[in-house]
Amino acid sequence: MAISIHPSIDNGVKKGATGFAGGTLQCNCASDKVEVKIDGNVAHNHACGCTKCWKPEGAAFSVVGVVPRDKLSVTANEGKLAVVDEKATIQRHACKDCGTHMYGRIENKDHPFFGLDFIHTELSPQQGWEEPRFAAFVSSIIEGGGAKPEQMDGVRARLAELGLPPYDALNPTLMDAISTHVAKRNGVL
Ligand SMILES: N[C@@H](CCC(=O)N[C@@H](CSCO)C(=O)NCC(=O)O)C(=O)O
Ligand SMILES: [Zn+2]
Ligand SMILES: [Zn+2]
Repeated sequence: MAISIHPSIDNGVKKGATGFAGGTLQCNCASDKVEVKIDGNVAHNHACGCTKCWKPEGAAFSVVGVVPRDKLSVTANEGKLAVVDEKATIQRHACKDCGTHMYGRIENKDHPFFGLDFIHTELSPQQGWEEPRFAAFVSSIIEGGGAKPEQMDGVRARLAELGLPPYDALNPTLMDAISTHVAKRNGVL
């Protein structure tokens, strides 16, 4: 059987709606759901194969994007949230009951992506979020047991077919943004 990339895109990537203004994210608990409000659309949405990003059961990739941290607020059951790994660059706030990652926050002010929170738009009942546009950390799915090395040609071909160019780190736009930040810090730009 072919590897599931992610249930929200296995049947094709549906384009987001122009002018989409945001919505809510809800955890997977049956009741007393954690709810997060996002004032605006997601950016840099992508499939991520890394071992740290939250993914639904059976999926090889997560789908994750960013929003400015001041556009995100927890609107219900915040007490159910806990940070998964305090040492990680991205502090992933997950529901203690269902395990769903509600948002990931970078607290290091020197990090190139400081000011951005990571979210999973599949947790939203609203339609129209900007669709994922590339795949990151593709080789990392081997680390998490999501694929055998010999399956990777097929995985990359499938991602390309879905319109998600596969990269083994982030895409060139984000890698250039990281290096630009470092160059400025180093005083060479
Ligand atoms: N091979 C590792 C890679 C993990 C990794 O570096 N993940 C990236 C991307 S997450 C969203 O795109 C990252 O920035 N991680 C920082 C963090 O997770 O705190 C693996 O698979 O574990
Ligand atoms: Zn929950
Ligand atoms: Zn990731």
